[in-house]
Amino acid sequence: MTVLEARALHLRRGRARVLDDVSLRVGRAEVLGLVGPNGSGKSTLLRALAGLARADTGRVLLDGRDIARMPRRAVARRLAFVAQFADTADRLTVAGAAGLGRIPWLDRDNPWGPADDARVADGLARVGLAGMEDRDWASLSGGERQRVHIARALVQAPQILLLDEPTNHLDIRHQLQLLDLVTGLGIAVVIALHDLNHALRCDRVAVMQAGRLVRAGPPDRVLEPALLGRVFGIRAHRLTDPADGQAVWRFQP
Ligand SMILES: Nc1ncnc2c1ncn2[C@@H]1O[C@H](COP(=O)(O)OP(=O)(O)OP(=O)(O)O)[C@@H](O)[C@H]1O
Repeated sequence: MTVLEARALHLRRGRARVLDDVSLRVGRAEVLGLVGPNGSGKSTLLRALAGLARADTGRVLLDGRDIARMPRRAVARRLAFVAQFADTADRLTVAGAAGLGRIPWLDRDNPWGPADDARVADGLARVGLAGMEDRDWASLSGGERQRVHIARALVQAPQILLLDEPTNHLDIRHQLQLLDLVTGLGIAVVIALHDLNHALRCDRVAVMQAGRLVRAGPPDRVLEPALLGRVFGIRAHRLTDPADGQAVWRFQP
C-alpha cells in the first residue's frame, strides 16, 4: 500500500532544474534509500515529500491526499522530517527539544501529560541518549544533536519518516545503530544517504542525478558498477564479504 507518492514533480530554482519529472511511491513499511551526488536534488525531493517545498508542477500525495491542501498539523501527525542542517537557537534542554515532537498531538483537550513524558523518554532511549534529558541543547556535540533530532521525530509518532543524511556527524557505531533503528521501525522511511554500503540495507534504493530519478529498485539490482560509475563519476567494485556473503562496495576515482 502506497502511503506517500510524488507524481511528476518539476521544480526550478532560478535557471536550475532542481527536480525534473520525479515520480516515486513509498510503501507502508518500506525503507527507501535516496542516493546521488551532491546537488542532485535529494534534499529538495525530501522537502517536497514533506510538503515544505512546493513543486512548480506535479503533486505529492500523502495517504492519497494532496499534501499541499492538508493542514500542517494533519501532515505532522502522519509524517516527521529530519533536515540535514537542523538547528535551534532556542534555549532548550534535550527533553525539551525532543518534546517538540508532541506539538502536533497537543491541544486544549489534550494537554501535555505523563504519556508524553514517556514518549520523550522512549525516543531518547532509542537513540542512546537516556539520562541526558536535562542537558542544555547548546552543550551537545554535533552527533548528539543529530540524535536528539531523530528522537524528536520518533516522539512525533509518525507513520512516515523522512531523514536527510541522518548519519552525518555520527560515529560508526551510532551510524549502524541508526540504520538498525530506522529499518526496524516498521513504518515508511525515506532516507538520503551518501554511504552506498548503508544503502544496501534499504528495501529499495532510488538514484538521483541532476534532478532526475534515474533508477529505483532493490539495492542489489539498482546498485551496479556501470550505473554508479556513470552517476558518481567513479569506478565501483562490488566485493563479497567472506564472513557473511554480503556485498561490500569499494570505490576508486
Ligand atoms: N534557491 C536556490 N537557487 C538556486 N539553486 C538552488 C536553490 N536551492 C537549491 N538549488 C540547487 O538545487 C540543486 C539540488 O540541491 P539539493 O540540496 O536538493 O541537492 P542534494 O542532492 O541534497 O545535495 P547534497 O548531497 O550536497 O546535500 C543544487 O545544485 C542546488 O545548488
